[in-house]
Amino acid sequence: MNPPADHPAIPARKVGVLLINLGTPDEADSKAVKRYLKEFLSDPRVVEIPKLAWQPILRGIILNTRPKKSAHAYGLVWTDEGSPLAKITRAQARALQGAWGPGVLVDYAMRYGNPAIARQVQAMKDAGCERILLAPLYPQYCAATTATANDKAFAKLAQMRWQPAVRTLPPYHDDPAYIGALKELVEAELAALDWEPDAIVASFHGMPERTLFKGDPYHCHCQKTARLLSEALGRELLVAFQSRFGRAKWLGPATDEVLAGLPGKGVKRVAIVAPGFSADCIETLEELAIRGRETFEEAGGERFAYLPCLNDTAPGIAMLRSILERELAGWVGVP
Ligand SMILES: C=CC1=C(C)c2cc3[nH]c(cc4nc(cc5[nH]c(cc1n2)c(C)c5CCC(=O)O)C(CCC(=O)O)=C4C)c(C)c3C=C
Ligand SMILES: [Fe+2]
Ligand SMILES: [Fe+2]
Repeated sequence: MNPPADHPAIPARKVGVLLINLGTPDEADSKAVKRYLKEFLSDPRVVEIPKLAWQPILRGIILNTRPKKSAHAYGLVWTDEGSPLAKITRAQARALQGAWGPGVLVDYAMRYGNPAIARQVQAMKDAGCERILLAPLYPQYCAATTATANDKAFAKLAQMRWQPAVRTLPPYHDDPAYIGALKELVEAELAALDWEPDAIVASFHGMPERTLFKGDPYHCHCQKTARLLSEALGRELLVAFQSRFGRAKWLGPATDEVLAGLPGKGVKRVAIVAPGFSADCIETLEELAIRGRETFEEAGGERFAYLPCLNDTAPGIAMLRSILERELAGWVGVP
């Protein structure tokens, strides 16, 4: 459609869409994992303990013990194309490339590790992007994930004399496109089983409980996602929080404790889904699909299914396209 004569078309300008996820080690060995954990766990948005108190614990204890354990866990799920998180995030960017024509470049970055956010923002600027949509792929907003990803991009922009214009993707925990895609995938995965689960657990990554009292909306966003998904599926979901870290009290109930308790309550067949992860990663493939299964079976469970994340599946990519497109309105010729 031609624009009205008194309202000329905006000249086409190059746009960058930067998908951002958490990050992952470059290799599944202790050295690479140590480098990654050092960067990750030194982020004051992640560990909110004063630097002078935290750094000696991190350097003196955690970085001398955890890398070996975590490297073993990464080794169990590593692929020919690197860690599952890196492989899937790359595939998501590839699947979206060209979705809005040649003027919109789609790429990805990691908050910790590679490819670094600063490098990718610079690459988009060098490629002629005058506008960038930063898209942290966390459905539920959390200062330790969404905010720190945006902070890192803004820190890069702060060094530029001529900045591109920037928008950020808001949380999408209650977006009908997201809930609809989860419903479609969960139903397809359940239909592929030759048994019916007695219960479905929705496991979200945990957070220290104090972040809730400090006003982080993460816990509420997780609960809302679970309620909407439960309504869409027409069945109950048990909400749990995984991946406890450190000594502070974390959000509960803990996924491992829920799984260990279910068989004793007569729930012998369980399916578990992780709606807060936009891509499968060590936390889902090792912690849930391997260790979660062991926990459940050792407690007397008989059937266990881990249902994969949206990843680069057709419903997952259609969902990303829809939520990104809304943020691109006015920047590119989307209807
Ligand atoms: C999806 C949201 C996530 C939140 C919220 C989150 C908070 C959070 N995480 C840690 C500590 C660790 N997380 C680790 C891995 C990891 N975490 C997320 C996502 C969230 N984290 C993802 C996607 C991954 C996977 C990375 C991968 O390479 O596959 C790890 C590393 C693995 C391990 O050693 O267990 C740690 C450590 C804290 C402390 C925290 C909140 C304050
Ligand atoms: Fe984490
Ligand atoms: Fe974990």
